[in-house]
Amino acid sequence: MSGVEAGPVAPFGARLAAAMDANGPLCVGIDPHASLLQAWGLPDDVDGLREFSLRVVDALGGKVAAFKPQSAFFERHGSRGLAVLEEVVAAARAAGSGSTGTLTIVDAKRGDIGSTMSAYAEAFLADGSPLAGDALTVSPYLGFGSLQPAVELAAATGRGLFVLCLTSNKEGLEVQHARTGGPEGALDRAVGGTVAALMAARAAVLNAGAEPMGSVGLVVGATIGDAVRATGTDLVAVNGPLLAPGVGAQGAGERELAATFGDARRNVLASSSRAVLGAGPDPDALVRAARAAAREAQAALRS
Ligand SMILES: O=C(O)c1cc(=O)[nH]c(=O)n1[C@@H]1O[C@H](COP(=O)(O)O)[C@@H](O)[C@H]1O
Repeated sequence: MSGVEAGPVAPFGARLAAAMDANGPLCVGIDPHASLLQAWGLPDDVDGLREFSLRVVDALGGKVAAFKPQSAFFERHGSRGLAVLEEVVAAARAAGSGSTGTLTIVDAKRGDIGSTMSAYAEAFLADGSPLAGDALTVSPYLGFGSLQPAVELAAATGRGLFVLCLTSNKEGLEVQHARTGGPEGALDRAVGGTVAALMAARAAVLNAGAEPMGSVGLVVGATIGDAVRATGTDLVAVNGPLLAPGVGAQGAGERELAATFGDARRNVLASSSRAVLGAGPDPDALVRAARAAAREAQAALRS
C-alpha cells in the first residue's frame, strides 16, 4: 500500500492469494445463528457458541482459504461472546499448516470517524490485539477517507481490509448505485459516477502496483446480477481481493459467480456461511460441504 512501510509478515493480499491457490477460492463464514446451534443440538448460550465455532475451526482449519467469523453472532452473547470470538481468532491462527494458520477475516463491518476509527483499527488490526485476525470488513459510508486509520494500521501490520462496495442485499442499491456529486478531491474519472465505482477507484489507488494483489479488498455480493456493469464499477482495476458473500443460502452459485465477476474473477474469494455450516455437526460432513463449495467456486472463478 502506498506510502506505508510493510510489517514483518507478508502483506495480506499475498497471503490470501497463496491460500486461495492452495485450498481453492472459498471462505467459510462462521455465523452461529440460534437456529444452527439448535440444529447441532447445542444450547443457544455462550457454551453452545464456543462449542459450535471451535468445532468449525477444528474440522476445516487448513482445508479452506479463510474463515469469516461474523461478529454479530458473538456480540449477541455479550462480553463472554466476544471472548469466544477472541478464542476463534486464536484457534484459526493455530489451525492447519503454515506460520499463520488459516486466514481469518473478522466480519464486524466497522466504520467511524477520526480517533474513533483509530480505536476500531487498534481493536481489530493491531498486533497483539485479541480481536485482530488477518483482515476486517469495514464500511466506507462515512466517506472512504474516514477509513484512513484502518488503512494505515492494516498496511503497517500486514493485515487486510474488505471495504463494502456492492453488497448482497437489495437495500444497498439506494446508496451504492447513487451518483456522486463530484466532491472536492474525488478522483477525476469517478466524479459524477456511482458511489460503488468511487469506492472501487479509491481501493485501486491504494493497491496500485501491488503483486500478486494489494491488501485493500472490496465486498461485492455474488447475488447482485449486473450491478457491476450498471454502476460502472471497474473491479479489474482494483487489483485487490474481492470477497463475494451470497453464495449458497442467499441463492448465488457457480453461474452467478462467473457472471458477476467476469475478468476480475481470479481475485474473488467466494464466501458461504449457512450452506456449509448446515451440514454439521459431523466434521466429515462439514469437510464434504466445504469441499463441494470450494470446487464450485474454483470452477466458476478459475477455469
Ligand atoms: O461482509 C459480508 O461478509 C457480507 C456482505 C454482504 O454484502 N452480504 C453478506 O451476506 N455478508 C455477510 O456474509 C454472511 C452471509 O451468510 P450466508 O448467507 O449464511 O452465507 C453474513 O455474515 C453476512 O453478514
